[in-house]
Amino acid sequence: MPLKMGVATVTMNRPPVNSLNTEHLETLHRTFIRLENEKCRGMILTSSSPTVFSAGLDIREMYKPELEKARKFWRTLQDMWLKLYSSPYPTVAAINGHAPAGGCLLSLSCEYRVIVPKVRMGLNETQLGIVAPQWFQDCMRNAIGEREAEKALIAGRMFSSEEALKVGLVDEIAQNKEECIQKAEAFLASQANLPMLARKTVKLGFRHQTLSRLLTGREADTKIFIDYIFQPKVQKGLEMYLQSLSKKAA
Ligand SMILES: CCCCC/C=C\C/C=C\CC/C=C/CC(=O)SCCNC(=O)CCNC(=O)[C@H](O)C(C)(C)COP(=O)(O)OP(=O)(O)OC[C@H]1O[C@@H](n2cnc3c(N)ncnc32)[C@H](O)[C@@H]1OP(=O)(O)O
Repeated sequence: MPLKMGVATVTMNRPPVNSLNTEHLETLHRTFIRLENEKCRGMILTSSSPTVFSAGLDIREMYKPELEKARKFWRTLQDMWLKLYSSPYPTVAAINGHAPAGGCLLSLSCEYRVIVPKVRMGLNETQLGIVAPQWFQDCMRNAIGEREAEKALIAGRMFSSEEALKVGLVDEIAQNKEECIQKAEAFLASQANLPMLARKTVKLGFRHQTLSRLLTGREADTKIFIDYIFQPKVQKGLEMYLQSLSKKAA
């Protein structure tokens, strides 16, 4: 996590696809706490993979899990997201590869998004027979508005880079990762002279409702997740999806 002029670049590096397991989520959570403690001036979130930003939640954490491990997994995801979404420093996602589901959530939790061409992002959960939790949905709604979010979430739509720009899911398209980082740095530079306290107060004002909804219902949210994924038909769906992903690799 290099810090240049108080700006940190956090590069996810969990090959092959930066899927988010408990350990990876804990690392991200610790990183966001550290950045806050170190009074970081801005953060760029990106990936070391040339093709994938993040494949979202690690499906193996949800397939035939032990109950306590599944609970810990979900609580760690909530912790990580609460820290990122409420960060006092400005945040940018440099989306240098595909960003389905939880990968899309990570980018939606940042304040500004730059994407490279020819990749896809979106909350595709419906297509997998699972449901994007309320706070995932809220993040999408906050970015693109009620009507577009409803259509996208019902269909589990994956947007191309160009479609994402058109609907407002991202702010800019860059030609490659290098330009993506340059544009992310330019956004952070544009924020640098704003009074930090005023800036973060306005940001939290906009995000307060979405954050409170999860904060006041964390246990209920965890129970919904557990009850949902332990259903036999959901487990069957996850098994088939995992098989289809590995068949593709074979
Ligand atoms: C309002 C009321 C709400 C009620 C809510 C109720 C319940 C909530 C319950 C559940 C919600 C759970 C939320 C989940 C959100 C998620 O994030 S689910 C994850 C969704 N992710 C995906 O669908 C992405 C799947 N992956 C891909 O599409 C592709 O891998 C890729 C990212 C486009 C990359 O393609 P590429 O060709 O480069 O790689 P491969 O496909 O060959 O994959 C390589 C390797 O990695 C494995 N893998 C890929 N993705 C995942 C993953 N997400 N988890 C685990 N493993 C993954 C893949 O299997 C390959 O493995 P190998 O065969 O062993 O090499």
